[in-house]
Amino acid sequence: MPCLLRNGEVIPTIDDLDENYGVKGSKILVRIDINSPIDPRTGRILDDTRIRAHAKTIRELSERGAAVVLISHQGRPGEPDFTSLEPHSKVLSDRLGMTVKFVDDVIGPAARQAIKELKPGEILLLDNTRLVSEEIIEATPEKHAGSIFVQRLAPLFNYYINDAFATAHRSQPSIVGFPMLLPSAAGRVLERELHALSKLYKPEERPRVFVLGGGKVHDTLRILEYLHANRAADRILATGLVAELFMVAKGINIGRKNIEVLEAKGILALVPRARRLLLRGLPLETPVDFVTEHNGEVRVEAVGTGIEGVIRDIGPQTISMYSEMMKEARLIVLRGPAGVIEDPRFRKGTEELVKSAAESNAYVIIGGGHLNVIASNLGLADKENMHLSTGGGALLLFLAGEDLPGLTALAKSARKFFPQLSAKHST
Ligand SMILES: Nc1ncnc2c1ncn2[C@@H]1O[C@H](COP(=O)(O)OP(=O)(O)O)[C@@H](O)[C@H]1O
Ligand SMILES: O=C(OP(=O)(O)O)[C@H](O)COP(=O)(O)O
Repeated sequence: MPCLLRNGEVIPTIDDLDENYGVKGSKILVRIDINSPIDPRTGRILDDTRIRAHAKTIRELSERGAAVVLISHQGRPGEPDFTSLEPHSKVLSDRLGMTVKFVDDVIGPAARQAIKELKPGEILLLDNTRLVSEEIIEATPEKHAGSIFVQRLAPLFNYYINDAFATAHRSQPSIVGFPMLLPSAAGRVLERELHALSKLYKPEERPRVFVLGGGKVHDTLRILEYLHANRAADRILATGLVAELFMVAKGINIGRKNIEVLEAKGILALVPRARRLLLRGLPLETPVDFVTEHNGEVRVEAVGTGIEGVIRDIGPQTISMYSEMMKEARLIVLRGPAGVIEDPRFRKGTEELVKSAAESNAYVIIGGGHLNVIASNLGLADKENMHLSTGGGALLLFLAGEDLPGLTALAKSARKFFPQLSAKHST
């Protein structure tokens, strides 16, 4: 059964691909998202959730007799978590119980040779896709189909599978270019996400409360603009650096040290956009107290005359206020931690908000790498009213009603390579 998008378009699954084209003996390029939190000091992978999530797709393709070549990004160039995928290949081998070969190349001769030599059933991971400069350019599928990245690799494959739901909001070559040239399908992670979201996400379920935090403030602001334009959120509870931005936009004094943090991260430049959203009536709440760090000392500071320490987490009053506000929701979406959860002293705010959401009567969708770890550690992974999504930004844009380029490209590919399937479901 293929995946159906909101607009009635069809995305084939692995079963459709096998039925129509035959997977045995083929060579398949699989785009996964194993972008994981990395300890900047040691380079160690701190959480393997995304790596484990893709195991099913990879094992299944290998067992069906395909030679499986995996591609993924890790971090963004210039950031401390922009690393090679070699450690990921070891973790993946371990979680799969199968050998995953690795080559420290993406489109060069070493990668192409390794791909050519790969035998049915074998698995190969290429290096970080963002080592190729074209990969950070956003362009149309047609343009990316002509990129050097896609032109070098596509002729070596029979099929393309996209299993990277968490990167489906990026219009980058590894996401949108290959489906234009190869018969393509959704992997099991993408299939599960689309299935769960279509079941869980009923537009009439209101009020909808979005709890948004974390560090990707540029992305979150863009998402808030979509959420607001599409009237997709009834209440937004801001935490993390997102909250700090909006507090500045509201004219609240967050203290010199925190302003410096925002400045260093290029977040202050976003204040006018945040202010515009507030003026247009964005229903966004900000914290009333914080846990801060001041000269090595941890304390709770109320918002008011100015905050002395560096903000690390939301405070107890904010936890109660936000938890109360979640009680009336029919759908709660959480994305991005409320504080610097890498340090256990600043994990409470995030944990308490996740717990309050889980105890509510709402459907709860948890997105993004960091919150997935928290929810899993709290034993909430299999809770009935909860969906743990591998996506963060992709999930929110999907929920805001936006078309995700990765999904659009797969649907477009289906019209070309699976015309019967598309025709059957459009009638
Ligand atoms: N107040 C804060 N100050 C600095 N960093 C923060 C703050 N709150 C959250 N963060 C950071 O945000 C990061 C996670 O953000 P993000 O990547 O957007 O989340 P996700 O991976 O879940 O989508 C974490 O590394 C965390 O330390
Ligand atoms: O971690 C990701 O997104 P997320 O933080 O929104 O969950 C994806 O791997 C996408 O990465 P990107 O936001 O650097 O394109």
